[in-house]
Amino acid sequence: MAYHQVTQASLTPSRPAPQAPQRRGTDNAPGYTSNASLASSGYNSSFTFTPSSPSGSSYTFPYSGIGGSPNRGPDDAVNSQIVRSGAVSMKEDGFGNWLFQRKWLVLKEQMLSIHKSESSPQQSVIWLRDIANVERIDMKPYCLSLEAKDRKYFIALKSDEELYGWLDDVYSRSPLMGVSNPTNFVHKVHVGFDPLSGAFTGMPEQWSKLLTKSAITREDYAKDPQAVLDVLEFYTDHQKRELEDMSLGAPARFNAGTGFGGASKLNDNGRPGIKRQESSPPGLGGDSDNLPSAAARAAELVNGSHVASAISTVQGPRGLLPIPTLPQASRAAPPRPLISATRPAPPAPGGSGQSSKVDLTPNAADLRARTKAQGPPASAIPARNESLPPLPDQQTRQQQERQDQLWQQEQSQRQQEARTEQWQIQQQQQQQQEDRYQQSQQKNQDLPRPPIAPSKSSPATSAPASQPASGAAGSTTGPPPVLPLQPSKKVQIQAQEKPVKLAANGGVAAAAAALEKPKEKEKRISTMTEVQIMEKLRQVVSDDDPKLLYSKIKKVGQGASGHVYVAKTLSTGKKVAIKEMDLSHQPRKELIVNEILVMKESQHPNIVNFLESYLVKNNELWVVMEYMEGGALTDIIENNQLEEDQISSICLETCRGLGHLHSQSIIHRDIKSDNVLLDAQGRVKITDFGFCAKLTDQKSKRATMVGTPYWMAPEVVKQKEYGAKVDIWSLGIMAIEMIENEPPYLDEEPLKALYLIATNGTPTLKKPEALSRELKGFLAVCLCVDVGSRATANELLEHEFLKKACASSGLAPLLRFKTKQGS
Ligand SMILES: Nc1ncnc2c1ncn2[C@@H]1O[C@H](COP(=O)(O)OP(=O)(O)OP(=O)(O)O)[C@@H](O)[C@H]1O
Repeated sequence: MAYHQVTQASLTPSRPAPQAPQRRGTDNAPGYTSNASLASSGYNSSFTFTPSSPSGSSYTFPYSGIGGSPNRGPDDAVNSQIVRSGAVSMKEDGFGNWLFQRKWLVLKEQMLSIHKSESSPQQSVIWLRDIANVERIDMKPYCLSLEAKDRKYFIALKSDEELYGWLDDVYSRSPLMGVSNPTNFVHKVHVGFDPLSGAFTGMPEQWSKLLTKSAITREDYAKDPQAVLDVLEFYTDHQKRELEDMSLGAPARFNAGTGFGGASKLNDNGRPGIKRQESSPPGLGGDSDNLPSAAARAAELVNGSHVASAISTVQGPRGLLPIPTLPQASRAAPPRPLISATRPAPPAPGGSGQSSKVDLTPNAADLRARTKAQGPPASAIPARNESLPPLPDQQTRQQQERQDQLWQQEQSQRQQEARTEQWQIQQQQQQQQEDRYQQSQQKNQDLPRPPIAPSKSSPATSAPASQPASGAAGSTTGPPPVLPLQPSKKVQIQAQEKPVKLAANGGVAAAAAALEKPKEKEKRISTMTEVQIMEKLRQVVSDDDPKLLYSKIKKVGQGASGHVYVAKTLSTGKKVAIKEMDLSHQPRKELIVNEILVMKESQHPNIVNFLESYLVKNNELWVVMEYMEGGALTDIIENNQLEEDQISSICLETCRGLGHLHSQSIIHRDIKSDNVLLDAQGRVKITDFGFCAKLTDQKSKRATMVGTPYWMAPEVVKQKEYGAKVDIWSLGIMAIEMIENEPPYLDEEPLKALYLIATNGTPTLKKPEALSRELKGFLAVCLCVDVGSRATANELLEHEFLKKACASSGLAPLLRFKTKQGS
């Protein structure tokens, strides 16, 4: 059986090619038929390969447009043959070269000649042997940059097809290019699964590597091969997006740079933060198909080892999934997720005794149509694939892989060192700023000194203990730096719960068929310019000077996009929270604008309400909100064992907030304990609208992967279209956090965790016997894989479990730990 998968810019190897690649539509490897499909949009230099037999033995992945020039004759002969020619707009990099000029470009086997027009003689020549790089950039919609010796050219074309035609043709004839550079390709591959050998066929190399290193077993492959492919695609996409975000924060090569910014995403308690990105929201300009050059650079990184090194040090499991840098079996101690390392593990309410994984047993009324049988408990899944003898077709690959690994480790280490250095510089700068702020605060106001943000000045201590090892062979050498993460915000406006018809979960054929349909992926890069976004922002913010209206008291939080302070409103004395963001460090300002818009529009007792926003000195954004003294639910969970009536109350209040958002057609998409705050009276409110999506009649479902993996609904992990009920699933996971202290699968190796979310269905509880029937029933209707059967927020509000809710005053005791901590 063959599965159609598309992966972006992820299949180009970052090492010398083991074999000459094949050109489109020619020289097909035995066993493959090339459909040579050039997709019409995006980064599509695409290929469709279909294994002609289910045999897993002929693993050859033909790289599109890479290396391997066609036969060349003597120079004169080859240079008389025109490979490609056409009108382009072109300019040379450098001072004074402002304008693109119309040129006629002629590509021959060894040279590119530039003419004023089709009929004019050549003006100059670029020898292909001198070309060090050719890549797509975002200077113009269809633009290439071409680096030759000490010159750089920019070539603007009319369409993707033209662009990739030139890119491929130049690339494949430029001997300096090797095989490691091309980016922005989409390769469509048909991956097959051979039930006899139990192996995938035609799998991209990067995926093979990830899979080999993951804890997903051969039994897992056999049980649900499509789910394995889904999570691999999800995982690599996810990592790629993260890298794009990182790159967007880096100085852009051709545009006004945004600076390498963004606060390191460590929360104040030292937890790694959590962010991911999103698509360009409506109302803020259209999307573009063009990833910026920074994204292209990021895509270059998405090649096995680079990612392994870069990402594994980014965040712990409460954030994005770390790439498994090492086979788990070879780790002395598997990278323990930070949250489970930092949280004590109190017993389940009223429960004691042995932990046992038992399926939730909802009552029949609750479980209206649970359609999918449960997968086996994680513990029942056999040992990982590395312990199995290699299949014959894998043996030669494994040899090659060992060599690759050495090369990759070297690369990873180099990259790691560069990032560590960059990170340290950034941290020092931040610390200096912080110190300056504190000094001035102390001098100018007779206010308590704000606490120094813990762990910011020391990467060694700030990096979570649970972060996976990095460096050579995954050894824990040196401080794993926390990469500067970008706020990756997202908002889209409007919606209504519309149940989404999904391919039957676990039905390989149905899922494969679904994959055959081109999925509408949300596009991410806004075409709005920096100037347009700032204009939009100015329309949204108040003109007043916030420094005359508020007086900051102390810092109470640290997010990816900035610091959060508690401040006093000078006119009323009322406390507010102010989130202060340095816009020069925000690569996706449009997403922040949208967060503000959604917050403004969504006032509700269970939403952390927006009060005002201000632009200070043109690059500092202050967002003033209600102050929630109790802080995040995560901290409350860490410091208390919640009773069922308290869990009920928190779920009830969150559900009311969700009901309000959903009634406005807004999906929150990142519900978890970190994004639920309590005030001193025990009132519960949802915050962080960075990833909200507003559904419209035209777009009643979303497909973008958004959220934090462990809280994500299966349909998100499986990259299906989804609606507001993803928030209900996440609410169920948050309820499990309140019961068990952490979300399911937090201890699992990341890819395996995704696989389990995709295939296990409703997660199992550690001590179901300790929970009431009502609570289990509640979980069952939240954590229903079948979206149609999953409850809506309004249905949940009627659930018997929520009738057990204590009053908000009953939650106030949960905040006592804060007094003890002196906060
Ligand atoms: N309104 C508020 N009242 C009190 N504390 C708050 C408030 N908003 C945020 N905080 C505190 O500040 C921390 C960081 O909040 P922030 O919203 O910046 O975090 P984030 O969502 O993780 O990051 P970002 O939104 O920048 O991606 C929170 O964990 C919380 O402890």
